[in-house]
Amino acid sequence: MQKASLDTVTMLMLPLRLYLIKLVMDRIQQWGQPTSDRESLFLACAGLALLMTAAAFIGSSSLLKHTRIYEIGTLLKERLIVEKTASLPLRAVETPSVQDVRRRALLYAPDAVCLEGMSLLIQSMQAILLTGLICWMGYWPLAVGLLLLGCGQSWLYAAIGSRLERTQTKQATSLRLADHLHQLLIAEVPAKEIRIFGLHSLLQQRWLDYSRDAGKQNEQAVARSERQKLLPELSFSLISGIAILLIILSSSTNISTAGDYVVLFQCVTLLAGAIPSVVKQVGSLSQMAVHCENFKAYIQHPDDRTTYNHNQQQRGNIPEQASGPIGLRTEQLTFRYNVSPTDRLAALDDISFEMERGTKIAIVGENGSGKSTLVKLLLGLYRPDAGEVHWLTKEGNVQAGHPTYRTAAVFQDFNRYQMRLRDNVAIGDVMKVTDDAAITEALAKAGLREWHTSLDDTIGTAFGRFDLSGGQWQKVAAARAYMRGDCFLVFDEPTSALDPQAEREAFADFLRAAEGQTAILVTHRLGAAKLADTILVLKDGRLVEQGTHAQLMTAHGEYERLYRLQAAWYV
Ligand SMILES: Nc1ncnc2c1ncn2[C@@H]1O[C@H](COP(=O)(O)OP(=O)(O)OP(=O)(O)O)[C@@H](O)[C@H]1O
Repeated sequence: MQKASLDTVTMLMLPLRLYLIKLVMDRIQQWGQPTSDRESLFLACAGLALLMTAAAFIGSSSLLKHTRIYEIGTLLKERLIVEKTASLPLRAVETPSVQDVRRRALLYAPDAVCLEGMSLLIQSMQAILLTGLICWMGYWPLAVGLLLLGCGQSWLYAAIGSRLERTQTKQATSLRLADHLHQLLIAEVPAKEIRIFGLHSLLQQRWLDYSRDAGKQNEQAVARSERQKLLPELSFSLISGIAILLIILSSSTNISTAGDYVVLFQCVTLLAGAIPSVVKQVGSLSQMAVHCENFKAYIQHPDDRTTYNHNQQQRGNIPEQASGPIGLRTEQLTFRYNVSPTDRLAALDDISFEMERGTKIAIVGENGSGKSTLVKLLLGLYRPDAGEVHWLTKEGNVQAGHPTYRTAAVFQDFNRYQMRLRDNVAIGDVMKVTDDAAITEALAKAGLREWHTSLDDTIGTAFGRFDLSGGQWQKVAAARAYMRGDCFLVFDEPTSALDPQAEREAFADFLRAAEGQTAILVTHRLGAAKLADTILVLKDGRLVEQGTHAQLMTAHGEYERLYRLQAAWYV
């Protein structure tokens, strides 16, 4: 950054500097002669000193300006990436290849492009100015030759730069795996299991293998590009050396004084220095251009046009209305996950059911039967591959996820916000962040009737003074959902971290809090499921049974099998 500003100053002052150098040299040549002009010699020396001081001063003051450019550029880029991520469909956010593009998009540095571009412009102008001066002094074949050689080299560097960057892009998978393993090795949560199972060396070895694999490919690409640069660089140095030698040996009509000679010499050496620096900047700009392409690819990734963007509600684009509970209707719902570029896994197949407004559904089934996936479709977080999910409202049927209707959910992997306890709960209804009574009531509904802290204490050891247990965190997540008031409520395995007493209370709380609301409970506890109005039984992504507990028990199907298995376990 400092270099770019110094380059500007140097370039702008170059003609004056060369003129003063010529003056100094000419006056020194005339020293002792009757025509010698000591006064102008001293003035020229003082001028040169002043120029150097000014260059240093301007260079350091513009450092501040460039730091500002850096801050603005980085923040702007990151803000755009954050906003884009918020507008992407949830599936895209979860897709590794999209995550890779985002990772590489973050390498894009608009401030560096701006400064490097500025510097390139200045250096190129300086090279053109120097070429002009050398031509004017009668050495045009030399100047034009150096310039042409520089252009050829720039083209080569640009090609090498972008090829190198593309090679690095291809290592995305190895780098992703290496990053994941590195995170496992250093993060707080995995540390326990890694120690207990003695996994450190194994994971470290794998991390090193993936890193080395990516590093090796990178190293090979860098070595190849350096080899490709070697010959042009050597020939340029050789030709510059010959050019300087030619100047020393030859003479021109335009060179009459020692000053002219020194100026010519300076011009050639400066040009020989400026051209490689232009060439390198062209190379690094073409690498940056690939980062820019990644950034563009991420920003242009199709937005969430098919589902409602849940952020719109928060941004206030769509006025929120209290519209009472919703019902649900799904028609031949099918959903597949992309497990590889060619393979898709059918997680849900041909699911059809209807649920009246204000009722409670329990979704049960073995692990991997598709419960969480179905919930995401019902909430409008995923769009089905085939079929439809409708919300049945007082105002008519709308597509799932419509932002006018409030939803609240407690997922298995709920968030732990390192904020005040008050904020953690009030996220459910930000308008009530100062309403202590409402927050305390939501916490009580979730089973947190006593806690040893103030609502204003930050929780999470990273920023606060204390942390909560897993079960307490889960209760805070439930309180957040209760804080939301009248809404479509979804609990996806909300009691996994609770003790049996707390679990019973949590189910009772859930039923009480969901009174009059439409609510879905995903659970493996069939004892809790039997309290729901309807139970949906999933098996291998298909809805195999639905009905009340009594109906399903008499049907002697999958539900009865699961129920008896659990009952036998508890006897
Ligand atoms: N992000 C994903 N990418 C690819 N496949 C997935 C993804 N999430 C889930 N699956 C697959 O989809 C199927 C259904 O998963 P889902 O999480 O919906 O099951 P579940 O019934 O909620 O399971 P559990 O009871 O264990 O929570 C599983 O076979 C799972 O492997």
